[in-house]
Amino acid sequence: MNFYFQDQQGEGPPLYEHIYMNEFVYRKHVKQEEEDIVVCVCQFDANDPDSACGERCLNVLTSTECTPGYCPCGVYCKNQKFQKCEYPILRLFKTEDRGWGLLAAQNIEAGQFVIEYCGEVISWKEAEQRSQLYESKGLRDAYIISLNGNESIDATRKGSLARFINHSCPTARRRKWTVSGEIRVGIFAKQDIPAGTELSYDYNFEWYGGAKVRCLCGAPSCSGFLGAKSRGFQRAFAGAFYLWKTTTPGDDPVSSSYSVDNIPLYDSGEDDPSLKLPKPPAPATGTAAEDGVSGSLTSPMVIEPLNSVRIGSGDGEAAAAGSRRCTRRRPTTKKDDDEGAACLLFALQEAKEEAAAALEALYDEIRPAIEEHERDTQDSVSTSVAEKWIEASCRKLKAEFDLYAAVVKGVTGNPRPLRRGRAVPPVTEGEDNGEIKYLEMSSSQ
Ligand SMILES: C[S@@+](CC[C@H](N)C(=O)[O-])C[C@H]1O[C@@H](n2cnc3c(N)ncnc32)[C@H](O)[C@@H]1O
Repeated sequence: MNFYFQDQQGEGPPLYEHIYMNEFVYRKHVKQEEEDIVVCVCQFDANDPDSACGERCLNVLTSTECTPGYCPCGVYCKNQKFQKCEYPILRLFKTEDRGWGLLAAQNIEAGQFVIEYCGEVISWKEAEQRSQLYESKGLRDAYIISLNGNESIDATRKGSLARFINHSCPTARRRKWTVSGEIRVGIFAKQDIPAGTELSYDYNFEWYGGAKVRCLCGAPSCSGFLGAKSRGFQRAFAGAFYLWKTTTPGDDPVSSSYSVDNIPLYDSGEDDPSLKLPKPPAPATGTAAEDGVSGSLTSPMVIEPLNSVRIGSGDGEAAAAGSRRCTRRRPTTKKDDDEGAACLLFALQEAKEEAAAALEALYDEIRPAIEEHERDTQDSVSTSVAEKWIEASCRKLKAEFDLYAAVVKGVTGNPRPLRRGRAVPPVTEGEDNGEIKYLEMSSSQ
């Protein structure tokens, strides 16, 4: 479907094809095997609106959408927002100086899914070639974003309304979700967004549109250029080497009156102060590290045994795990224990997101070397960076492992272990039916 919008002067944004999900250009969409479909253990309860795949759903906790036909909540499942395009009403409008933008046409709640950033899924190499082509054709606006370690989404020719979201102090942020085996990029509200507010997010972390676009967001803390806080931009201007081939020969962007020295490096953790890495473990009991939650990235990492993940009970473990959502002090009842378990799950989920963000940030450092060698490997980085990379990868794996182990343990209040592809009925005590058993984890340590 092609869309053409008109402003009052009868002008519209360049014609593009409107699509509702990503299109795969150089490869096919993965075909998910039945055994790879992760099925949650939620049960729809008409009296509890959150029961059908709300915040406690293990798929939601792992940023994975439920698969229609497999979710035990059937039509009540609330965790298929990408697949069902459950977007609030949004309106395209013409800004004064930044081309077109996107408005919230209704109130949007903090954390709400706003829209998917759809486009053509292409390789990095293709993304680089295309961005050079677009630049050479004089295309003013850039629509390529990163999808994963090897691929990008190009919404220049085909995309959703998300392609019109401008860069500014963010009202929204990008998050990656797994849907039917593929990663998809969603825009989520960072805070409550009143109707009539322009949507924006911070482009700085990943910027593919050239280093010379002067930012017109008007924020007092504005960094001057789009992408100016990215490491690539700073390196390019410091003269070390280019991250993106953004400047044309003869151009001297540094002669601009803008000083790049003063730009703080962008840290995705800045988006949400509550998502800072937990402090390094204190020697006292019940610290974040003892609970299996990652500590400081710069401290040596200790991979702890699974039984160090304490589940379900124990004073203050949730608070010690750094959860911002739970402040319970002394669990005494089963309900309290369930709450404690939920707190721990949230904390583990946060630790997993932290670790993923840290790894992504590190990848940003490594990317120039990879691109220079036109290879999707990390062979060409220095040993120290490689070590950091391994450490961050291990930390991410460990955080994922801890979270999934906690889920398998059954801390969601429905202690049925999961098998790939289906939920397993509860195992009766003493019964050995050859099925998967709960992992043995010490709950007191
Ligand atoms: C993803 S598009 C956003 C939609 C775009 N305004 C349009 O009309 O299609 C990104 C482009 O919008 C413009 N843009 C976005 N945010 C901006 C900002 N804060 N200051 C200046 N230009 C901006 C730049 O041209 C950038 O390449």
